[in-house]
Amino acid sequence: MTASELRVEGPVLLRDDLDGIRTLTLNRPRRKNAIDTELWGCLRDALDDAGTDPDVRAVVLTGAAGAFCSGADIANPGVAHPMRKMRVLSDVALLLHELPVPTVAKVNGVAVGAGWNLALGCDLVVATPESTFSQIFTKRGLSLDLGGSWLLPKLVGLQQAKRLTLLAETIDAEQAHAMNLVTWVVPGDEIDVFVDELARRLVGGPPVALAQTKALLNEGADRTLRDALANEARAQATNFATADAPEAFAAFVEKREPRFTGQWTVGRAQK
Ligand SMILES: CCCCCCCCCCCCC[C@H](O)CC(=O)SCCNC(=O)CCNC(=O)[C@H](O)C(C)(C)COP(=O)(O)OP(=O)(O)OC[C@H]1O[C@@H](n2cnc3c(N)ncnc32)[C@H](O)[C@@H]1OP(=O)(O)O
Repeated sequence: MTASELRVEGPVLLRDDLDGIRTLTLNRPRRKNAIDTELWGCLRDALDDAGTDPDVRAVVLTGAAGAFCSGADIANPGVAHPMRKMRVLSDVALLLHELPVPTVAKVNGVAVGAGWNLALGCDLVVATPESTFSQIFTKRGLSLDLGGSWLLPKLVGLQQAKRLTLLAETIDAEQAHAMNLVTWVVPGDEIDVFVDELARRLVGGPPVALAQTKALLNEGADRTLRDALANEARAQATNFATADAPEAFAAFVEKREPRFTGQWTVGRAQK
């Protein structure tokens, strides 16, 4: 694992790389990290890059200065070419959902509108108790987007999804945790260490098997059992084409920790 300590000071998106963990920080603190046209583009490009960089084994998404993200920048909505902009949102939602590495949203404050759905698009969500969440769209004359209409009903059920969106209620982290919309609630002075340790556990796992697991679960809910079983069989065959499964079995017998590399053993180029 390379310990690259690269920090890219972007105008609206900061990138830190350390030991296979890529942290992307939405960096418009004076606007509660609202996403303007420039940041939508930066986020899309950063997610695309993270998905193709073999050194990236986990992605952490967070916001600067005590906010996660307040959704689209409605002070400068850039209403021109709405469908072109909506295509960028779709790119961001799909890239995040289909990223072949685990993703963690570190919610350190407000997460509303597209900002909340950005967090929900991550595999795991860690939030401070002070974080607040709202599907605020209808308060702005809009309906939900960034994949929220697909994600929310899966996470909380159709009726609760309608409650959150039709009423645009604000809930806190504990309420979101009770609704399976936050994975862990962690005190603000502990969340950085918690997320770092979580990301290191994910980075230490078998990269191909983690990618297969993520894809199986993302697709599984919409598949018949028969199709899901076929997908699982294909995934296991892929996992057995790497050195990781034999290494894990040998480590168990030898009573030691496995060392996962994701290296292919039967003629397939790694990602
Ligand atoms: C919305 C675009 C319409 C155009 C449609 C056609 C184009 C289509 C392509 C784009 C589509 C994007 C779709 C997107 O998914 C839509 C959404 O995300 S809708 C939700 C938009 N977001 C909001 O409505 C949230 C607005 N903000 C708030 O409600 C509150 O700020 C807060 C987040 C609850 C936090 O409250 P406070 O803690 O009290 O903080 P302040 O309110 O004082 O904010 C501090 C400072 O930041 C500014 N600010 C906050 N949020 C935004 C924001 N989203 N956009 C712009 N600016 C924001 C706020 O104005 C304050 O600034 P100051 O007054 O200090 O100058």
